[in-house]
Amino acid sequence: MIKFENVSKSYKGEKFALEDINIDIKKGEFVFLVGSSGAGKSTFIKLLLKEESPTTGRIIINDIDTTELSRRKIPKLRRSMGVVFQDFRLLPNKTVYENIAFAMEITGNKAKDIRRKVPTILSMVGLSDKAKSYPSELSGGEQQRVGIARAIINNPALLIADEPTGNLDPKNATEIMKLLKDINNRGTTVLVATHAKDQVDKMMQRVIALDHGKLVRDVERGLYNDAK
Ligand SMILES: Nc1ncnc2c1ncn2[C@@H]1O[C@H](COP(=O)(O)OP(=O)(O)OP(=O)(O)O)[C@@H](O)[C@H]1O
Repeated sequence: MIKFENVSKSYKGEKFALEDINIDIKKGEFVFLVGSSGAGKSTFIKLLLKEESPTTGRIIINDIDTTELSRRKIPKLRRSMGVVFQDFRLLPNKTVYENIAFAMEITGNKAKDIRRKVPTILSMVGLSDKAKSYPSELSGGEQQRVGIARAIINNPALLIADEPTGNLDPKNATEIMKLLKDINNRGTTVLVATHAKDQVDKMMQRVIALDHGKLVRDVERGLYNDAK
């Protein structure tokens, strides 16, 4: 589903943010992308979303070479992915229900489908009783649940979470990771970029580690650091 072939990225001719990355992520996988600050995780995600293009190499998503993709096809590519952010990025003047409905409205869904689907997703993320609340009335963990609901409402093939537990305490972080794994168990491919060592170690999923732009480790059922 995602293939990086000899992908390198350098910004404005500086040293590599990513260097000669080769990765193959299959449909239905759950993958942690780990590495310290500046290792290249955000660059990796920007390349996936085609917010940046590789300096060299090819990125293939669902059999489409996105390096060759014309500008007008980028929105369709982005609709195949849902994104969850560390800082939630909810609309403060909309309720929980409206935040999620809005993601369906802007992609042209019918009102009838929105009315049917939003409550289902709210129940899946455990927020049925908060539909009428505003983001400022929610805990961090609840806000991130809304962020996840919004990211999956249009059934993306790939869910990308960029440091999704960075603003949460350990208990809420664990709950959010569980929810991401539930979503993965229903068939969505999930990529989680994170520093959260404890969470990664608990989950025992595939770990891809970057260090100074290089892929230094790619293990099935791995830990945040090398097991010694
Ligand atoms: N727009 C940019 N222009 C120039 N250099 C950049 C740009 N974005 C990132 N870089 C550089 O690329 C390298 C990788 O950065 P990146 O943001 O991908 O790391 P990261 O692993 O996501 O770090 P963090 O966890 O802090 O977000 C860093 O050296 C960074 O300074």
